[in-house]
Amino acid sequence: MAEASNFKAGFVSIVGKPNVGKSSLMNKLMGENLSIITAKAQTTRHRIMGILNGDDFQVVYSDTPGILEPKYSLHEAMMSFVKVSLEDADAILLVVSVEDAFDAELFERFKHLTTPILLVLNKIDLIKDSQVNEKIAYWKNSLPNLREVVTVSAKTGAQVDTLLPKLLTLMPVHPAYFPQDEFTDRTERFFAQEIIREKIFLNYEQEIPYSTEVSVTSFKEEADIIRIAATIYVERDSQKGIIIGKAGSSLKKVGMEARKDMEAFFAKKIFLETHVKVADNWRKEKFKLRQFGYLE
Ligand SMILES: Nc1nc2c(ncn2[C@@H]2O[C@H](COP(=O)(O)OP(=O)(O)OP(=O)(O)O)[C@@H](O)[C@H]2O)c(=O)[nH]1
Repeated sequence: MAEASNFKAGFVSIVGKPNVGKSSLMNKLMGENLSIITAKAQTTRHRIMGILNGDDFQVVYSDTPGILEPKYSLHEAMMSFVKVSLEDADAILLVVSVEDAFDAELFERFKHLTTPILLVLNKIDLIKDSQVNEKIAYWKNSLPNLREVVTVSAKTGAQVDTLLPKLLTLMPVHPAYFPQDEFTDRTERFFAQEIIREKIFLNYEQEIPYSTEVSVTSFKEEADIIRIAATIYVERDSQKGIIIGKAGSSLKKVGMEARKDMEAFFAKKIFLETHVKVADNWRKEKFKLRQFGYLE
């Protein structure tokens, strides 16, 4: 153990537009699948902390929802999570994809921040090695307060390990914020919900994933099994039928896929029971957002 006086601890906010690979990056930095990942934008709805503990450091990463123009109350809540995470941050990982062009509106939000910013140029597996320097040059002057452009592939993991040493130079000397055997601020129920939500994003198209919320109503751990009951909420009655599918086939598939991932995540046998209910217009109604944990 290092001397307490050398111990470093701090918060690192992972931010960027939807679908650039923030959750993939957080998972690689943590070596754990804490955040759900799908090819659809706006998968992440909450700020999710991943706590990386070392002998002489604790880095608290925050995966955040993709930055967008809010269209309804859920979006507003999502953007407030991004804002709070930026306020807390000792360092910011601003993630862009190699496929993106400079977005003046997005970068305007970061221009005046005093917190050190590393621009993480992600998805380098999609371009040739010979194009990398050109891309770095393109992004190098995108912000006056940018420390560095770091290239990674959050999908393959390439060069992700270059980030931690750079971040540690930016972390203040500070005692640990969380007990050192904890790796997230989220509960087991939350991860069960997120795993079901991921399967809904993967199995349904168009508005269905965005209209869906999952709530774990019961989580009972026994000696050799965890019994989980979850309710899947949709916004309209017609969506209920789509979620359930012909003779229950779609819901059964979601349940089976979720159970398999939960068994890997919790390292235990899982019994999963799902119900589908309608919560009219939940994305726009403050009291429902509060009930689902999006508002204080
Ligand atoms: N080729 C490639 N794909 C990637 C990489 N990183 C992420 N992806 C893919 O990009 C998509 C979005 O990844 P996420 O990690 O969910 O992105 P996000 O920024 O958290 O997305 P939101 O939740 O919408 O904010 C998924 O299909 C990932 O597999 C990468 O380095 N290379």
